[in-house]
Amino acid sequence: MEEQKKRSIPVLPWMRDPLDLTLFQQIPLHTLPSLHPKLKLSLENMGISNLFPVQVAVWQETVGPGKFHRDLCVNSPTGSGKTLAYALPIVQLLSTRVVTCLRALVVVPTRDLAFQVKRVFDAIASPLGLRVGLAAGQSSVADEISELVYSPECEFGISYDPEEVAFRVRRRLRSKVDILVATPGRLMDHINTTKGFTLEHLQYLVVDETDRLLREAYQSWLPAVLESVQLNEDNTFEPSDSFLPCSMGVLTTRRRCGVERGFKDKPYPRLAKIVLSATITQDPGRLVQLELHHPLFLRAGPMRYRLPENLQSFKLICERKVKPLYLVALLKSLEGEKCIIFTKSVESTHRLCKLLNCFGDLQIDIKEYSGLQHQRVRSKTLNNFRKGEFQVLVSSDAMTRGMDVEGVRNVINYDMPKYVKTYVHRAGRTARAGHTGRCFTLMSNDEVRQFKKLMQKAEASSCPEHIIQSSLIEALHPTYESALKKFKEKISKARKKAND
Ligand SMILES: Nc1ncnc2c1ncn2[C@@H]1O[C@H](COP(=O)(O)OP(=O)(O)OP(=O)(O)O)[C@@H](O)[C@H]1O
Repeated sequence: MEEQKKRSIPVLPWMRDPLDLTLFQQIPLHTLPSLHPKLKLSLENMGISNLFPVQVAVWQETVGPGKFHRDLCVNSPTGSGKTLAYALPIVQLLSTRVVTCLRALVVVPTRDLAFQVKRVFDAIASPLGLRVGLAAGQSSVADEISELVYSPECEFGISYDPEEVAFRVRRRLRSKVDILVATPGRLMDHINTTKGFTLEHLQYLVVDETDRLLREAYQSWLPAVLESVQLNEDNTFEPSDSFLPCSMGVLTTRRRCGVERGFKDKPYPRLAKIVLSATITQDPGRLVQLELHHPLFLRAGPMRYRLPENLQSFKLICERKVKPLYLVALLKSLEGEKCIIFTKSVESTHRLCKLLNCFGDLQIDIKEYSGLQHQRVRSKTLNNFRKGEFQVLVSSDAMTRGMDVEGVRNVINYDMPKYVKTYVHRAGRTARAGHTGRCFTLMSNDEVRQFKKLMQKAEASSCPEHIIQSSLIEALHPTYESALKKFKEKISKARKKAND
């Protein structure tokens, strides 16, 4: 019956025949055919000497023999290196451009993730003279605009020569960046209101964390992007072109050709796309919005959800009312290792962080990261966590998608995730790039069955119980009681202050 139900879920035909990423091996940089020497050097400066399997596969389908004839849909585990998998080919393919225009757009769901992706592009694109922009609301709209498009005020002196004015108007529309990393909200602001911001030269579109971005439509950013690009699809791109401007200074963008499979039709210009996630949606209704061209599905193994190879998962069973006590005992046993604790909501994150900070003798610096905070505070906290200024971050699910913090050895699910996708993204903050990591999930006895089911979906064959010595729990009881008292006092003081 269950099997029948599974089979009846409609899947798009191209998803039934994926290219298996587990068949690809890591390869040393020097064996990668046609890798630009400056790109190789940048990667070496980043401490990278091999390409990960997903990076090899995407390279082959874009720069390599596949020549980007098909759009790519990549489903690869957290921490497997998806960012460089798309950044490398895009930078290599744009390395021959002569004039700066906005040719590649990368859309990500959150601002902190946008910063992170931009840093990766900066490291590899700048040595090739490519400029990377950020549209994620990191600064005022005016400052952001001045970073993205040439300002007419700077370029316009008084001129009465109509030809010169026309030339300047065209120049005015030029972008300052070749590659833009954007969140949907700010992207829409620029599409709708920024003079001179245009997607007419766009050749590559990347949608990172695709399932999240498709689920939350964000003012219909996707149709808006596709529409702005389609308006100008009047030329075709051949890989040998070197993006020369025509003599009058008007830029014509030559896009890649698309031909419908099985039809001897005229080729048509298209925007080449890469969409990615560790938990890609299979919902045809959602995927169809991406208007993928003859898509190639790249997936790591047969299962829809896959956890990092070097991740160990544990369950920690305890009664609900003593969960904080078990958490403190666990933190103590981790001896100051870098750790992220996930809760079910922004309110729980705030409360838990406050409570943990009432444990006077814990001697672990603990900070909060949640959607309740101002973005500036959040980004600062994240930076300090990256620098190792404190060891434990309590977070809501704002942190789950894509964030890469070096040295996180443990993830703790203080509240058990409801969905396997959430487990995959939370747990995936550790055991990244081949490193080892552990994920502990606290649960009560009545949640054990539900957790088992969830783990089966993630192909996790074993999830042993993590036992905390009862003597440790008993020893912590008095501290817990006084922490609780302190916490309640703090809360009532805060309430009183708010009512005054
Ligand atoms: N070839 C490589 N060699 C060594 N480290 C690498 C390589 N490629 C990427 N990394 C590192 O691996 C880590 C994870 O990469 P990345 O953030 O791109 O993963 P991801 O697959 O996008 O994960 P998520 O699904 O969580 O977003 C980063 O710290 C990155 O610097």
